[in-house]
Amino acid sequence: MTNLSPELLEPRPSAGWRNLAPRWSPKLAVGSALILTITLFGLVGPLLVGDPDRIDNIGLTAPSGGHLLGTTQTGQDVLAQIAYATRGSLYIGVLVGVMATFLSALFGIVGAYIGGVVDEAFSLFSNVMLVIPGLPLVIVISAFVPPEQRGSWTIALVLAITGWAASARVLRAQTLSLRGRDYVLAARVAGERTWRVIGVEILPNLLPLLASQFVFAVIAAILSEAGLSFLGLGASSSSTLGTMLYYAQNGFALQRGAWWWFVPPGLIIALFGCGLALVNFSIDEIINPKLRDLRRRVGAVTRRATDPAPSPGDDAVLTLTGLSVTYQGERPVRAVREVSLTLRRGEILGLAGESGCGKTTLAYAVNRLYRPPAEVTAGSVTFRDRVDGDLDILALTPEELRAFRWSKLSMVFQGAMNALNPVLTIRRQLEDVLTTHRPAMSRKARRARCAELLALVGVDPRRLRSYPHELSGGMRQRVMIAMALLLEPQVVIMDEPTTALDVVVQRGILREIMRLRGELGFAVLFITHDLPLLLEVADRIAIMLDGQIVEYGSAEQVRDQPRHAYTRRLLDSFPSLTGERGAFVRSGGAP
Ligand SMILES: Nc1ncnc2c1ncn2[C@@H]1O[C@H](COP(=O)(O)OP(=O)(O)OP(=O)(O)O)[C@@H](O)[C@H]1O
Repeated sequence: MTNLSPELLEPRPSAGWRNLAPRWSPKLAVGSALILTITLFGLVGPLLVGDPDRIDNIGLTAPSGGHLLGTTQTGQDVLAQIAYATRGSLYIGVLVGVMATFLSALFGIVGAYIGGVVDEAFSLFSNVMLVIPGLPLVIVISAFVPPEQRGSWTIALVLAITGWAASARVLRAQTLSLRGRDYVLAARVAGERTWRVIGVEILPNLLPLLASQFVFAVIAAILSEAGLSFLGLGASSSSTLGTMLYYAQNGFALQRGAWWWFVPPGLIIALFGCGLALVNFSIDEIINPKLRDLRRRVGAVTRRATDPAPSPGDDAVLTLTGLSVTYQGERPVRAVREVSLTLRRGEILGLAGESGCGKTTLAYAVNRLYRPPAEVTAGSVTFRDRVDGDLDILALTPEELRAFRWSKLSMVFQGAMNALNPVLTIRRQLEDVLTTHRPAMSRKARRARCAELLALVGVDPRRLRSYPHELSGGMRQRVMIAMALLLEPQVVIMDEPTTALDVVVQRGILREIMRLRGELGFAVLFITHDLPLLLEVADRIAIMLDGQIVEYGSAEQVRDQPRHAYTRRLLDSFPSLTGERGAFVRSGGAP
């Protein structure tokens, strides 16, 4: 293992939520000022003004020294009424915002993540709620509730029940898209529980959406409540800006030119909505680190020298026997057909084949990551653990599987550089794996381990504080490899780990993998469609065609004496290979 300087191993203060502070912008400043002023007015105003119901014998007087905003028809002070009404409207707005956001998150996010019948049921319910016209339903429900029971909570409940469905649809669509992202898949493979995957991987990515849904729920609630009150169906026991407008309308304020009675409440509603909308613009910047300036400049990546690979041992660590996987459906697809392979301890076994031949399906079956309609129809996958002996992977319980994955067998996904969660720092994502699998590990030890692994894959440990978008594709790929090695697994499945990278970066990473394999002794199932690459790095190679293994032997054998016509075709389809096997990857020279 690499020895790092104590300075690098020292835990650094977490950037935490301070990093989420938005950059000052006029929009944010104006929006916050409007919201704060109106909220403060609603909170403190009622303490400073007099009784809003006190009737003076000076009906409908214009603003003056005695009554700053004039009086109503019955001589009540408009300023005092507005202070109480603002508080009432804010109360209902926030109540509805919280309830509607909770309902939409429950039916949209949870349903979509769990999937299956739960999603169908939640989705059906949301659709039914969506097609019921909101305002008439609110009017009907409110009309049925007796006026004496029509308090703020009742009105808020009615508005929340009729106002969450559209947001739930949006959140569901977004969650369905996030659910399939590589970093969510990676978290699941790393053994994280459902609530944690939703809370840590999915929810932060939905925060801008949730925040804007909340903001719009508040605005819609204040407006709807004003509309209901205007119709005489609002909260009868409390005063709101809507009830003020209702009384102004009933008192013919407009016809009598008493603008001070209806303009101020209308203006407060408009300004509050405007403030919320302006803050909403800034929310995306607060949540999405990509939109923020790079505050930290970190040093260049340290690249490390390479060592030649060790020779593999003979003992099997992973054995696939007659494994078959089928995608069930009207026309079942037999993606993997009776595959038998042995991965020896410490070796690199290459699996090559054209796109669609079943390589990824095979890898997912070995990891038990496949989902319906995929089904293992035959065969077995046996893992020979150094400590526990033979484990039948296909028979592991969910709890055993959670403990097994990542600590004994980990995976670097296809396009792994996109498998990092964009809103969490590298440190947080690496530490999450340790928190899940090594709960007893101290914070300091966790941090030291993450720094150590990052250095081991050739990335400066100071990068722990970076967000994924601050790293190059090659560095992200190295981070994913570090993550796969954190728990010192005995097997690492690498599914096209370098496909998206340019040839020089690819070479650097492959050298790193081979060196690490030498240092740490794990075995690699290396999946790619790039046969020449496998000839460079693999000890043995299996060629897959149409779900079956058609060629299986040492790299030299496959290169020099290919037995199957498809292998010969594959070899012929690449430019002729010259030079010693491994020269490209193992030499430090230019490609
Ligand atoms: N969800 C699915 N439903 C039905 N068929 C599927 C599904 N996923 C994959 N297949 C089919 O299974 C076969 C194997 O796909 P797989 O993704 O394993 O191939 P691959 O060799 O990994 O391809 P690539 O190199 O392009 O990733 C393909 O014919 C594909 O169309």
